Amino acid sequence: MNFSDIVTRGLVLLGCGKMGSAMLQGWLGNGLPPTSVHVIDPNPSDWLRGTGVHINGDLPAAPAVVLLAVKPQMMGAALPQLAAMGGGKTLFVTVAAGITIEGYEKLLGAQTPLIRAMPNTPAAIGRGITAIVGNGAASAADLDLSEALLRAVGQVVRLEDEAQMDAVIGVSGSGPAYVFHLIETMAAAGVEQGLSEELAMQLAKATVAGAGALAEASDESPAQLRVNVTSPGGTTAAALEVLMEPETGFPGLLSRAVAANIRRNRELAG
Ligand SMILES: NC(=O)C1=CN([C@@H]2O[C@H](COP(=O)(O)OP(=O)(O)OC[C@H]3O[C@@H](n4cnc5c(N)ncnc54)[C@H](OP(=O)(O)O)[C@@H]3O)[C@@H](O)[C@H]2O)C=CC1
Ligand SMILES: O=C(O)[C@@H]1CCC=N1
Repeated sequence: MNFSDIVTRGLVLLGCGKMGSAMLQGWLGNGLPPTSVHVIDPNPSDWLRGTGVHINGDLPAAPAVVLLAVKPQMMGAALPQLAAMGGGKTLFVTVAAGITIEGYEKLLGAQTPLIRAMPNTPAAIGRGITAIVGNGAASAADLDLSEALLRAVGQVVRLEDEAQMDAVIGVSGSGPAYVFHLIETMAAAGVEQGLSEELAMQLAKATVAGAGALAEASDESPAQLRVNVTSPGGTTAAALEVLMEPETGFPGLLSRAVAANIRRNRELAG
């Protein structure tokens, strides 16, 4: 990863909570010197204090990158202090849900290069996936730099159109929460059928992790992998009859969940 511009001019990270610290950990692990990073956060964690980055100090006037990782509800209060860095010299990258490119441009100006990105929490172990899309002022080099920064925590995909971002948040941005809930509910169903909590949780976690790894590694589609588990007239078929019911099963459930996610995302956009 070529971080030379960031090493020379610095990177400002606004907000170092779950996503900010996952990304910071990835950058430092990929060789970005901590002295290049300037974090703004009201309550720095012990981990953050131990990294050697600058915390809540003076900022470079024109850093290479400003990365915005505060909650969308905090953006209006937190971003204006950095607005003077807008205008063209500094690339802004935001991971916040909801707020659109147009929303940022109102404050920073349309001439400010801006990348909207949506990572997810498996970034904390380098297994995230992030979708990115740039504004009109973002150059190919800006997209490349953003991709390099986010590749430090997993895969990166580029969107053709910002309008796709709502669905991305609904599927992969928030998706880990759906999968964690699947693990919780699979384990609870096991406990209901007589397993100990510990054993049920071990079975559920290993099953979801193993199935995910197989889906990623296999040449077969998830649909075929499902068929491979399902003996005709067997036990899996009986369970899938419940889970694949169009309205009450996974299809209707996930469709309604993703639609609710998108509605909330649009509310956050204001
Ligand atoms: N969590 C997720 O799965 C994902 C989150 N995102 C996006 O990432 C962003 C951050 O989310 P997440 O990391 O989960 O949230 P967190 O609450 O964990 O992190 C936000 C951080 O910003 C700090 N903060 C609050 N106010 C300010 C301020 N004025 N200036 C600087 N820092 C401030 C918070 O401090 P304190 O806690 O003390 O208030 C906290 O450390 C959100 O916009 C979210 O939409 C995107 C993809 C996935
Ligand atoms: O729940 C949220 O709003 C954020 C965005 C994607 C994941 N978490």
